[in-house]
Amino acid sequence: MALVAHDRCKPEMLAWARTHRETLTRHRLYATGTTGGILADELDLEIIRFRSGPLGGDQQIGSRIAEGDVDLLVFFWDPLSPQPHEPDVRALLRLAVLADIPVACNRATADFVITSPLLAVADDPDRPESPVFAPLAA
Ligand SMILES: O=C(CO)COP(=O)(O)O
Repeated sequence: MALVAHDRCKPEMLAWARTHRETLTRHRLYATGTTGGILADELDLEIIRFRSGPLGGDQQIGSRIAEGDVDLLVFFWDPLSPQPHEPDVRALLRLAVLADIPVACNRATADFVITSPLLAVADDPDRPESPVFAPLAA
C-alpha cells in the first residue's frame, strides 16, 4: 500500500492510520517522505519512505505503481490549497487509475477500502502472494 497526505491532511492520515494500525502492519507500506516520517514516529510502523512529495516522492510512488508493486493508494490530497508540484500529484492519481488499483482520497473511502472483505484475502497467510484485491469469483 502507498500512503500519502498533503500537509493540511496529515492529522487526518495519522488518525486513520492509528485506527487501522493493526491491519497496516500486515502489509508492505510505502509513503512519501514527510507522511512516512510522521506515521513511523507516531505509530511505530515499518514504512519504506521515498522523497518528500514536492521533491519527487509522488513520482517515485507513481513508478512503483507502474511496476505493479502497489495494490492500494491512500492519498489524502488537499482540495483547498494549491501545490507547487501539482503536475506530480495529477500524474500519481492518473497512474493509479490507469493501473486499476483502489484509490482512497478521503477518510471515508479509506475506511471502506481497508475494511473491505476483499482486503481480507490478502491477509490470508496461506496466500502470501495474493493481491490486496482479489478478483471477484467468476
Ligand atoms: O506532497 C505530498 C503529496 O503530493 C506529500 O509529501 P510529504 O509526505 O513529503 O509531505
